Amino acid sequence: MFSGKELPSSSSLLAAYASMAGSIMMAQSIANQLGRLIPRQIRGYLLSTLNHFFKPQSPILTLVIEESTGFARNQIYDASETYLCTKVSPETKRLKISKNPKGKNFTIKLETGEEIVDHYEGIELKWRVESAKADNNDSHNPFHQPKNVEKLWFEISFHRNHKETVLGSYLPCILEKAKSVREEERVLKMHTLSISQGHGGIKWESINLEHPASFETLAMEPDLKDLVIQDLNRFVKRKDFYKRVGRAWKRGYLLYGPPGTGKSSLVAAMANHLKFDVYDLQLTNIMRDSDLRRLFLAIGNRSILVIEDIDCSLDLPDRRQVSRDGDSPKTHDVQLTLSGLLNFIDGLWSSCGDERIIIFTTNHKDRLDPALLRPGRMDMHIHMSYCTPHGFRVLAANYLGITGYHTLFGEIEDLLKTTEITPAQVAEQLLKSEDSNIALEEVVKLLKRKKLEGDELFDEGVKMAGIQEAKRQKVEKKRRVSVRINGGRKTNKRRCS
Ligand SMILES: Nc1ncnc2c1ncn2[C@@H]1O[C@H](COP(=O)(O)OP(=O)(O)OP(=O)(O)O)[C@@H](O)[C@H]1O
Ligand SMILES: [Mg+2]
Repeated sequence: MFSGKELPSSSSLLAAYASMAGSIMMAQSIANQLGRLIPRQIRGYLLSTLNHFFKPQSPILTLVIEESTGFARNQIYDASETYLCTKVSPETKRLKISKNPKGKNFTIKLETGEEIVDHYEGIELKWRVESAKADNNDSHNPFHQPKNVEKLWFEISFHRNHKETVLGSYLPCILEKAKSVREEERVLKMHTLSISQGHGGIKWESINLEHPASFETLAMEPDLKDLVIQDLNRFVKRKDFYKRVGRAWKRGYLLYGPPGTGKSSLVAAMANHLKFDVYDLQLTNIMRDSDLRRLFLAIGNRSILVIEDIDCSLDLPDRRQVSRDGDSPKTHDVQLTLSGLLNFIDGLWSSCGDERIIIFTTNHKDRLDPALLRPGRMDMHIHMSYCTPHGFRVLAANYLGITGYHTLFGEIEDLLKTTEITPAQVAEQLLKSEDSNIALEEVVKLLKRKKLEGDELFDEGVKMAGIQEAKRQKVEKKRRVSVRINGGRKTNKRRCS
């Protein structure tokens, strides 16, 4: 319709537009009339708009992803940056490398001009990194940014037929992938309580959590270990499920067992597995429900709240400070109640956040308040027990690198079947030498000593039980004699009467 590179006039474009509606004559006349009536600027605008419609279309569509959208960062830009790091190819010529002092890995970024070809569901997508010095001389610049700021953006080009797939599933997939990469690289935090006088009292303080415990290094029965891992994996996947059934997205675990059986190590392994921060709540430092409420509300999502040694720290009713005012005893506001704690755990707090795990640990499950053990309160009770032959194999692999068999294994495993020894005690022996023969000999020695002590204790117990029984029998004999004597008297009395 338009010849050569000559720009069509507004009237001819309007004519073309009207001709599509069916009447060239009419269009011509409308165009001529409008050409006279419409001011120049509006004609220019109409011209460029119509020009756009009549230009032959390129089959390639390019999406431009700018670094920021005004004040806010562009989420898809940040996600693309992270995603592209995983797509660096041997053809890539220039990369920017950096490292955060607290980060674990290098951060890799593509340099301006670099191109990456990605494939998604059979679609070829060409990524390109672009940059330009922003021209901020513009008096209309609302942000008053400094001059010569470098503007960065990504361009993704692909066949326009795939627009729906790219917008509907490729870009969301990039957001997801970037989230998981960031989670992977995230440095976990351990939050503990710090008491600052005069500054609102007690608050959370964090340090990096660098506990190396993992499920692989934990000495635990394999079935129980698998059960815990599956439970955690199921929990983090079930956001929609929890919403559907109207439950807060939280899960409670009670870890119980003797000291040194790995309860704290299991908490660290769970945190490392899920990449969740840990909040270590020492209840002994908290006096009021109001403090507890404030601290609970400051806990982030995707976190593990740990209350260690709950049997020792939860002697709650004793926290009431009772003073005498004249003759009438008064209870101060200084109190933390069990119901307060349970209300937060079960109640509204748990629905204020997402993906929360609560773990109680105790050496004495039998001493816990039944309210804490009520069904549904702690979802899973995990018993951390003395070292088993399987647990010992895990420790031997961790500490000595023995993955196969060792001649001392048979003796150690036989002794373990009849001796109570914690994984912590075994680990202590294994640390004594780098020479596996010496280290394992140490384990044997300790086990034999423990067994002997156990046997002696058992004998002592039997002896004590024997003495007790002898005493009991003696008392019983006396009682029978006395009953006989008394009975005799009674009989006599009765006879007399
Ligand atoms: N099951 C285990 N697997 C691997 N290592 C363990 C295990 N149990 C204990 N250990 C080792 O012993 C050390 C102490 O264990 P941990 O602190 O986890 O025990 P705990 O059950 O929390 O004890 P406590 O009841 O005294 O708090 C750990 O640092 C770890 O090296
Ligand atoms: Mg512990």
